Amino acid sequence: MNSPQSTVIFVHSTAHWEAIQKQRAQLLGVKPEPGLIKKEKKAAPPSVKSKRPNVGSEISRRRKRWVNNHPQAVLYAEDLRPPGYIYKHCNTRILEQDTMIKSRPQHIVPTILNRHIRRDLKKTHISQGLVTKFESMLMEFIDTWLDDLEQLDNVYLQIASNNQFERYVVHTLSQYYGLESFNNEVHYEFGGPVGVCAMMIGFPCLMYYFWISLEYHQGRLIYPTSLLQVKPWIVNEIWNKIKVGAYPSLWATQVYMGYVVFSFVLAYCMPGPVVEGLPIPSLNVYVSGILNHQTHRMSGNFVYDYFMGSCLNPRIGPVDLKMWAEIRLPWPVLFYLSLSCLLKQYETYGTVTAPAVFMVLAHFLYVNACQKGEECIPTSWDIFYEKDGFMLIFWNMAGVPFTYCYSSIYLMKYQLTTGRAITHNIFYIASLFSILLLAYYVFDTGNSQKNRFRMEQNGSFIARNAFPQLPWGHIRNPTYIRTEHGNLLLTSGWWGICRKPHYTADLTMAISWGLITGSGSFLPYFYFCFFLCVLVHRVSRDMERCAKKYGSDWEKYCERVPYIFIPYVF
Ligand SMILES: NC(=O)C1=CN([C@@H]2O[C@H](COP(=O)(O)OP(=O)(O)OC[C@H]3O[C@@H](n4cnc5c(N)ncnc54)[C@H](OP(=O)(O)O)[C@@H]3O)[C@@H](O)[C@H]2O)C=CC1
Ligand SMILES: C=C(/C=C/[C@@H](C)[C@H]1CC[C@H]2C3=CC=C4C[C@@H](O)CC[C@]4(C)[C@H]3CC[C@]12C)C(C)C
Repeated sequence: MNSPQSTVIFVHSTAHWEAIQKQRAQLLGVKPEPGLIKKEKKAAPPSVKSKRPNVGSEISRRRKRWVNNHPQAVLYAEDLRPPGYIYKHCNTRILEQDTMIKSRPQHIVPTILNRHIRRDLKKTHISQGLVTKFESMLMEFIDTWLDDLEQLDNVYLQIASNNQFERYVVHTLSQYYGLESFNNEVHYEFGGPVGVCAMMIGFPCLMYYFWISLEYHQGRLIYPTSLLQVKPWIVNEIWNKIKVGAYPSLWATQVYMGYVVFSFVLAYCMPGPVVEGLPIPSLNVYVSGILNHQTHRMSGNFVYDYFMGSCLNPRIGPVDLKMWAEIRLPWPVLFYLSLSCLLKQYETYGTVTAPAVFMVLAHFLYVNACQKGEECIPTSWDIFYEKDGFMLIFWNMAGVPFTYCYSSIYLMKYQLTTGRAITHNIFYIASLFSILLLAYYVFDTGNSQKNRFRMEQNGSFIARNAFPQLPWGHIRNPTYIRTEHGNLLLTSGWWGICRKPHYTADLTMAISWGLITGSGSFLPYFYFCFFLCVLVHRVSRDMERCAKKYGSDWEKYCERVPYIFIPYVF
C-alpha cells in the first residue's frame, strides 16, 4: 500500500506557546518581561542568519562554510544545541531545576536534545541548506502566530516531505524550539488512489453488465466466446443494449430525481426524532491555510479524497445529508422496486408466488427498521466515521436500490421471459421465512441494544414506540467494560456472545434473499457476496481502529468476547 508521509509540527496551547517564548528569550540571553510575551515578539525570533548556532572552531573551514551559507556546510549534533549551552554541564537534573522550563506544562518536549537524537546526529552530517530551509519555515510560522494567541490551540504547520531524513531534521529542529512534532502518515484504504479509481469506473460498468444479463439473459452471466469476439461483443451486446434500454431517459430522470427532491422536502419539513450524535472532531482546524474549515482526514490526493469524501456530516439546514441519503433514499426505493415486481406478477398472472412475497417482506423489514430505528443511527459507523464522498453517495443512490433488488427482478424477469415461475417446496419456503424472521430479530435487537446503550451513555437516549419494538432490544442494567478512553464496551445481550452479532444476522438475511431464488443465477447472490466483502473489510478496519483507540482495554474486551461472527467458530 502506498503511504506518503508528511511531517506536522504542532503547537498545542497558549501555555505551551508562552513556554516557547520564554525559552527562546532565555536562549538568546534576553530577559522576558513576565506576562508580556507579545512584546518580546520583535526580539524573540532569532534571525536565521544572525543567530545560527556556531559551527566548528572559530578559524575552521567548517565555520567559514557555515557562516557563508555554503550549500554543503554541515551541522553536527552539538551545533543544534541552544547557544551558550555547554554539554558537560547540562543534564536532566539541571534542566529540571531551571525555573523557565519548570514552568512549562508537563507535556512539552524538553529543549535540550535527548541522548538518542544526539547520538544519531553525531553520526550524521546535515547540510546547512536543509537546516536553514526548515528553520526559516519554523521561524515564519512562529512569527505568524505570535500575534494570534487565541487561535493557538488549533494551529499547526504541515511540512510535507517524502524524505525520511528531512523529516528527521524537522523533528530535531522542532525539539530544539520546544515545538511538538509528529509524522502524519496517510494510510490509504481500498487500494489507494488506483483502487478507488478502479472502483469508481468498475461499479457503474458492473451494474450495466448485470442489468443486461437480467434484462436479456434471465440472469445468466455473458461473455465473448473468443478474443476476436471481444470488440463486436462490447459494441452489440453491451453498448447497443445500454443505448436502447438503459440510457438515462428524461422520464426516468424525472421519476428518480422527483423522488429524491420529494424525500428531501419530507426530511426538511418532517425531520423525525432529533437526537445528539457522537462528538465530532473540531472543525476549527487550520492546516497551513490550505484547507477550509470543514475538511476532515484528507490525504491530499484528489481522486482518493473524492472517493472517500471531505466532510463528515454535511448539512443543508436541519437535514444531515448523509443520514438522509443513507436512510430515506435507498431503502424505500428498494422496497418500491420489490413491491412493483410483485404487482407486475399479479397484474400479469393474477397470482403471486411465495418467493416474490418473501422478497417484499425482506425489503419491508429492512426499510421499516431504518425508519423506526432512525434515532439509533447517529451512533453507527457510517455516521460517525465514514465521510460523505463518492463511495457513500454512489452506494446510497445507485448501489443499494439498484443492485440489492436483483432477487426480486430476477424472479419477475424469469417468469416473464420463460413463462415459468420460480417456486420451491413448502418445507424450503417455510425454512427460509423462519431464517429471515429470526435473523431480522437478531439484526434489529443487536443494533438497538448497542445503539441504545451508547445513547444512554452519552445522554441522548429517547424512548420510541415505532412498530415493532422487539423484546430484548433495550438491555436494562447491562454489563460492560469501562475503558480508559471513557467509552463503555457492551458485553451483555447479543454483544456478550460475539463481537459483531448484527453483521452475522445481516449476512444471514442477505443469503436468504439469494436462496429464495434457487440456484439458476449468480445475480441474486451478488448482494450477499458483496456485503460479505464489505463487512469483512469493515471489521478489520474497525478492529484496528478500536485496538488503537482503547489499547489494553480492547484486548480485555476481546478476551471477554473472543469470537467475531459465530461463537466457537470464528
Ligand atoms: N445493508 C447494508 O448495505 C449495510 C448494512 N450495515 C448494517 O448496519 C449495522 C450497523 O453496522 P456498522 O455501522 O458497520 O457498525 P456498528 O454500528 O457496529 O459500529 C461499530 C462501532 O461500534 C462501537 N462498538 C463496537 N463494539 C462495541 C461494544 N461492544 N459496545 C459498544 N460499542 C461498540 C465501536 O465504536 P466506538 O469507537 O464508538 O467504540 C465500533 O467502531 C449492521 O447491522 C450492519 O450489518 C452496515 C453497512 C452496510
Ligand atoms: C452503509 C450503508 C447503510 C447502512 C444502514 C443500512 C445501517 C447503518 C446503521 C444501521 C442501523 C442502526 C440501528 C438500528 C436500530 C434497530 O432498532 C433497527 C435497525 C437499525 C435502524 C439499523 C438498520 C441498518 C442501518 C441503518 C449504506 C452505504 C449502504
